[in-house]
Amino acid sequence: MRKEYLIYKLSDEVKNSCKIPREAFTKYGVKRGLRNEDGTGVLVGLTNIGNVVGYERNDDGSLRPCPGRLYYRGYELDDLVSPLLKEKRFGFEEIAYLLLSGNLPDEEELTAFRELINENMPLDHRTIVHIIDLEGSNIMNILARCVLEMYTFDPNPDDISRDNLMRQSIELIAKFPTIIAYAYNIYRHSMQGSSLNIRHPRENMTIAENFLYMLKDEDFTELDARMLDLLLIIQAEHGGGNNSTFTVRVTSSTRTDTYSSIAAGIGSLKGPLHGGANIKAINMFHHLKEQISDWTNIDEIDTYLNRMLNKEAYDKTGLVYGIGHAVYTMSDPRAVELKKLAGELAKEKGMVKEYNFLKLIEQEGVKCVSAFRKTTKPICANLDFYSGFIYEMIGLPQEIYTPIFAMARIVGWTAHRIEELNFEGRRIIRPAYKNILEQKSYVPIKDR
Ligand SMILES: CC(=O)SCCNC(=O)CCNC(=O)[C@H](O)C(C)(C)COP(=O)(O)OP(=O)(O)OC[C@H]1O[C@@H](n2cnc3c(N)ncnc32)[C@H](O)[C@@H]1OP(=O)(O)O
Ligand SMILES: O=C([O-])CC(=O)C(=O)O
Repeated sequence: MRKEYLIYKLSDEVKNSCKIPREAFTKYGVKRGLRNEDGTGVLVGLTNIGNVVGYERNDDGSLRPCPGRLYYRGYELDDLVSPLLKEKRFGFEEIAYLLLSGNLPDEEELTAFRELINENMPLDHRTIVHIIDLEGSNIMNILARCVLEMYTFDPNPDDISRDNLMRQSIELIAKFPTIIAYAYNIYRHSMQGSSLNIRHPRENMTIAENFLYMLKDEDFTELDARMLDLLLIIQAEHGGGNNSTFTVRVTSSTRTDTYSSIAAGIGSLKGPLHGGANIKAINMFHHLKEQISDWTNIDEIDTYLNRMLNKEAYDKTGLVYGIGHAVYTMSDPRAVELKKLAGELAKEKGMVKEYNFLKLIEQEGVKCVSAFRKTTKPICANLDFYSGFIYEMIGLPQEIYTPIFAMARIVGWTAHRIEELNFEGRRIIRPAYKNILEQKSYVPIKDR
């Protein structure tokens, strides 16, 4: 039998063996996607880290949509971001300290923490050589491979004591920007023939500045760096239930090593329904810019969005990227923040026409997806809707949009890993699947 035919045949058989009737989920009371009937997530854990609020409950238990709110260790996101914006200050390290420890640092603690991060930014020489050797154009994939390799260079990789977990967490937070910047520059060198620059991180720079410096030398402004810093803060944490953090918690609950668990989280975030949506959303925007002749014509926009929902246009998946969320209903507070930032930056960068078009896509996207789904539950733009547009305005290449999300979310992942391994009464996470296939009698190979 030819190999291609065998693969086709196996795949064809799977068409049947994968069939699980939709009604069976209701019949057996199975929470599809770990969701309750009303779409809310099944409660599977308790946390002291992030709090994602997308709805409130009425006395009768029904849902009441509300504007989205996000809290980091008890502090509302906007209360953390507003002073930084006002004071034109960098804050990602401060937020990382808060998320890891539970407390905002004082000045002395923050200075020491920044120094510790800076000390840990350079990569082991063997990792640099390894990135040069790694083939591939997907930086998330390269990031995951580098993380797995860090296990080899760690003198104590499997120790899950709290001190060791904290050391590993800080090293990962510090090294992600370096790995991503080097991996992209090497990719650009091999794919686009540009000169290869491996710039050593500088001691007196913040994570955002150092990342831009390693990526683009001096070719960035202070405003670009502060925008990136804010994006890192906004993407750093989102509770225990988002797919990548839950992946980190599930793997951590087996007491496996930090690198295995974080590599799994990277794999989850890469998916186009999760962090990978930021690349899909910016590509969708470029596609719409080309396909729609009048950027102010609502009918033309709606017609095209409906073609997308009918799987006739863009990537033919039926999705409008950057729209919808598992928890948020009326608004995603991060998208609200990013929309404001994007508007201000668009004025600076001469991109107001594009920004106005993007806002219209958001407005019509929400309307068209809601109508298509035929539900009354409000739907909103999510974090990934505006992030790519901001990255583009600060001159960042598309290939690193999801890796930058990982560079931010590594903070949340490590904080959750530490929590998962340190609460009293912790247990391996092990839900159940009901098997709905009838038992079969074995047939010897000669009789099949
Ligand atoms: C950082 C982040 O991860 S934010 C999310 C980034 N992802 C995206 O932007 C991708 C586009 N959005 C989506 O696919 C979804 O809204 C998700 C994955 C974010 C949330 O999914 P769910 O929690 O299942 O959404 P919800 O319960 O509100 O809606 C369910 C139905 O609406 C559809 N729907 C939801 N959002 C969209 C959308 N943007 N475009 C088209 N259909 C959509 C779902 O496919 C699903 O349809 P089905 O019942 O026929 O399978
Ligand atoms: O919470 C989610 O499902 C996805 C999300 O927005 C995030 O991880 O930031």
